[in-house]
Amino acid sequence: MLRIAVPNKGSLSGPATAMLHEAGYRQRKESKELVLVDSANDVEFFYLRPRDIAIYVSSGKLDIGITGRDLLLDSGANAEEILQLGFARSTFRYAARPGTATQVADLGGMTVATSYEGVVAKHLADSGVDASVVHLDGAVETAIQLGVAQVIADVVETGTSLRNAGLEAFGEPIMESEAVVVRRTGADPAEPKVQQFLRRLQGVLVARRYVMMDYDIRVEQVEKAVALTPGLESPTVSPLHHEGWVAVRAMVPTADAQQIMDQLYDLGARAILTTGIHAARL
Ligand SMILES: Nc1ncnc2c1ncn2[C@@H]1O[C@H](COP(=O)(O)OP(=O)(O)OP(=O)(O)O)[C@@H](O)[C@H]1O
Ligand SMILES: O=P(O)(O)OC[C@H]1O[C@H](OP(=O)(O)OP(=O)(O)O)[C@H](O)[C@@H]1O
Ligand SMILES: [Mg+2]
Repeated sequence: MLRIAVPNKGSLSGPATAMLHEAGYRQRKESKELVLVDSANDVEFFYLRPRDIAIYVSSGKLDIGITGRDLLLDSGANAEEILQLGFARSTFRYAARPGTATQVADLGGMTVATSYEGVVAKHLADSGVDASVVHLDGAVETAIQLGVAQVIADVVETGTSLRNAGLEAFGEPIMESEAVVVRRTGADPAEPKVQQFLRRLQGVLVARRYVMMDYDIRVEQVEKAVALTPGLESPTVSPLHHEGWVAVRAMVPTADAQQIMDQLYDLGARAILTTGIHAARL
């Protein structure tokens, strides 16, 4: 049975559970459930703190986990990301009151508050900067107002938390993060159960990122139309009963669908339809 770690709290928890549910796995109904067996799919889910997940996976007690890239790196665990999941996207940055610093090189002798001590200590050391790091569990933006540090290093998404605290990000971002699937470094990548799990999640990503597009077009214009909708491999082109016309079917990125429909219409395509993809295996 495949043993999988799922975040039980925070920004990762809801989207991770939703993605697993979309991939056809049973998920817990209430947040007090810590372990759930999905016997139909031969999988056992462990709901754990996001910060601990890479550690469980690196120990080999669990086969696979979903966590954030920033948390994986901060843990220093012997685990690697094997699939990017596209949610909980964030940037990890230094921030301070305006005028404090413009780059990491300015931080010598200062104190940096963060929940990601591993990442920050390494970044300072790699940058050759001698600064102190103080670990706080959360709400680190307030550490400056309360005089615990001059600088923070934290997750930034919209920047609202920084603005509300009167802080500004500075310097190059330390890293970009998103939710990832992690596995113990060196574990067999061809393990069939793991491959099947990854294919299911990839299927959800495809279903979310693409729509199916159908349209009718005159034969003379089909090459131009197909250039707009090349599909993943190649679009399906079928003859219509009405001579001189063909029907085309191709997957297109959801984000571009409306623009492509306009361009197809201008080429003379008609009956242009998009439909959602419910699930996929590529
Ligand atoms: N506001 C946010 N937007 C996008 N991603 C975020 C945000 N806050 C945290 N993350 C990401 O979510 C992951 C989990 O972080 P964390 O466990 O701290 O979640 P949280 O939402 O901050 O919950 P908690 O209430 O436990 O602090 C990290 O990879 C982090 O980069
Ligand atoms: O740029 P923003 O959109 O404002 O998002 C970033 C904020 O979100 C997270 O905080 P969270 O709410 O998880 O609280 P925490 O600091 O206690 O973890 C993160 O630690 C930042 O504070
Ligand atoms: Mg947080």
